[in-house]
Amino acid sequence: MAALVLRWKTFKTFAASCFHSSSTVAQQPPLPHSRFFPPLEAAMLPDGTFRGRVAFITGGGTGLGRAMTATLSHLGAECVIASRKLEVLQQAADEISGQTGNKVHAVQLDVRDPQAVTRCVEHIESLTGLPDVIINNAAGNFVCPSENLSANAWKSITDIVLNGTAFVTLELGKRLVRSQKGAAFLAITTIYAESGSGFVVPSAAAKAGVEALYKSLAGEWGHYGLRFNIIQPGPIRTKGAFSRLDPTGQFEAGMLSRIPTGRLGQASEMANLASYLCSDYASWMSGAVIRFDGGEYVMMAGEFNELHKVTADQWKVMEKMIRSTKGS
Ligand SMILES: CCC/C=C/C=C/C(=O)SCCNC(=O)CCNC(=O)[C@H](O)C(C)(C)COP(=O)(O)OP(=O)(O)OC[C@H]1O[C@@H](n2cnc3c(N)ncnc32)[C@H](O)[C@@H]1OP(=O)(O)O
Ligand SMILES: NC(=O)C1=CN([C@@H]2O[C@H](COP(=O)(O)OP(=O)(O)OC[C@H]3O[C@@H](n4cnc5c(N)ncnc54)[C@H](OP(=O)(O)O)[C@@H]3O)[C@@H](O)[C@H]2O)C=CC1
Repeated sequence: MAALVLRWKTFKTFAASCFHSSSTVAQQPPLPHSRFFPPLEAAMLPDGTFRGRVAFITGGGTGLGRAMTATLSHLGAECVIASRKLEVLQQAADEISGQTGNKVHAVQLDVRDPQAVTRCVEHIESLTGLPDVIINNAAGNFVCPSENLSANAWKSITDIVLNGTAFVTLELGKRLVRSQKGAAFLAITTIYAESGSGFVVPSAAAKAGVEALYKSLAGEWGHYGLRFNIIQPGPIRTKGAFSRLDPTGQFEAGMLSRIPTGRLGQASEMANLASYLCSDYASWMSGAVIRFDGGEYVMMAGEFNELHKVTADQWKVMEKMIRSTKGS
């Protein structure tokens, strides 16, 4: 009976948390040792680094895409942002351009539709000319047991992430090659593109495909003046990601405990790394895969990392046991 009551209470707590929108779910405070790793929010590259350059960012109206657009615009780029929701894009474009004084264009685009990608690229060419920087950031994702995935759910995620990135990259890449113009491409994947992960299987498969695409093109198209790099972010709080990956907020504490730097990443930190990779300061970088996760990946991978939970007294006992072992 007591077990039944406990299960009911646990379910009630879980269910109550489910009715909060992502913005009202309590955020976990960073761990105390994160004081050693304060995020520096300001743009790190010199003013004007992207003056005279055009940057195209998919999914540039929200979350990490918006932060990258804001930093590139601050550094002098003329930006074009594209995604499905024109109103959201236009508001972001107006706000960023109002702050930086540089043009930000909003273009409606569903990256899953190759004809729409062609039309969008034609539009960009007439608006700004071919871009110098292309960031494939648009994505779709949700946590779901794989046995509950429909064919359309699989298609929806893989079409946005893998096919969308391929359509944008090929359409712009072919035109850049024909025009003999160099450019820096960047794809945003995730740490589990490498390891795989249950419960986000279409995203893991598609992001791994994006990495193979970018590494392959880094080799094939380098001599045309095109560079291809990849950032694999760990958890960075955005509404788009956290509302679909941790809708109740119950997994955030676990994430924090796995991150050696004791805090989530900040969108502005990502934006600094992205702008470095797309700038001439990184002109010798191509085919690189940069993990940007506060150390979470290696913490999860290391067989014995759980031992950080062992107390000093427990260590004394364990050491005694180990030292007293003789022979094999
Ligand atoms: C923490 C560290 C690692 C983090 C990694 C993060 C990676 C990320 O990518 S975070 C980015 C998250 N942002 C987004 O996902 C933004 C865009 N997302 C969306 O627009 C939607 O979530 C969606 C991807 C579903 C696409 O929307 P669309 O309107 O095109 O699709 P729907 O018609 O709604 O759905 C298509 C099929 O998917 C099924 N489906 C949708 N949600 C779920 C769900 N939660 N569980 C199971 N299935 C789902 C839906 O039922 C449709 O299938 P069917 O019913 O068979 O037609
Ligand atoms: N935040 C995090 O912790 C992590 C994020 N990432 C990656 O970072 C990137 C940004 O994610 P984040 O900012 O968190 O989440 P968001 O949900 O804010 O960003 C996703 C963007 O993709 C756009 N998008 C989705 N579907 C399409 C489509 N069919 N065509 C065009 N645009 C589309 C959305 O705009 P719209 O709805 O208007 O189409 C939105 O702007 C993604 O690649 C994600 O996988 C990786 C690891 C961790």
